[in-house]
Amino acid sequence: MLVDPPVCPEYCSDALQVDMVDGLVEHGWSQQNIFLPEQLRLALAAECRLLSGNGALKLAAVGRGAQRALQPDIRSDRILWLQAGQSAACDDYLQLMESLRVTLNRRLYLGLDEYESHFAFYAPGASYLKHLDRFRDDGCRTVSVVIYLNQDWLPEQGGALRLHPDGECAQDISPIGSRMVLFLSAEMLHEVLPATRDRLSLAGWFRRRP
Ligand SMILES: O=C(O)CCC(=O)C(=O)O
Ligand SMILES: [Fe+2]
Repeated sequence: MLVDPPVCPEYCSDALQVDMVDGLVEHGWSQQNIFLPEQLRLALAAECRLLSGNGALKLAAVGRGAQRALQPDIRSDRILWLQAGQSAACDDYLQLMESLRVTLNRRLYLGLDEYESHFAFYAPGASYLKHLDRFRDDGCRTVSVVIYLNQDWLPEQGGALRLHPDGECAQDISPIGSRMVLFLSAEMLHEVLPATRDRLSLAGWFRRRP
C-alpha cells in the first residue's frame, strides 16, 4: 500500500510551490517568509534555547574526514544534530521537511533521498565565513535549507545570511522567524554575518544517495 505524504501545510499551495522552485532553478536560491507555523517555531526555539542552556550544543567543526577541525575564526556556531523521536516538535519539523522533499522531487526530479538537519545557535558576534555546503569529496548534499526561529528580528541586529549567486549581486537575508531559505548546496557561496543578539535556526540538507 502506498503511504500518503504528510498533510500538506500552507506552503504547499500551487502558487507558492511554483515560486519556490522557479527561484531555485533561475537563481539557485529561493525564500519563503512564512514557512513554519508559529506554534512550531515557538516550540523549536524553546527547545534550541534549552539545549543551549544545557550545554548540549557543541561548537561546529569545518571540513570532513581528516580535514575536520574546530576553527572558530571560520565558524563559531554551536549545533546539535536532530534525531527522529527526540521531541514532538522535531518530529513535526522533520515531517514538514519530508513533504518538502517530496515536493522538490515531484517538481524538479532532483532524486532527493534523505534529509539531515541540526539546530544552530550563533551567540552575539558568532559568524560563518564564506563557504559552499557541498564537500569536495561528498557530492550528496544537493539542496540546503535554513529555517529561522528568531522572535522579532530587526535588520539592524545583523546576522544576515549573505548569498553570493554567481554573476549576480550579493543578497542579504535577515534571519526572521519562520522564514525558510533554500539554495543549491554545490553552487551557492554564502556566509553568516555576526549579529548583536542570539541567532537561532535549523540548518539542513536534502541529500542524494551516493
Ligand atoms: O544560518 C544560516 O543562515 C546559514 C548556515 C550555514 O551556512 C550552514 O550551516 O552551513
Ligand atoms: Fe552553509
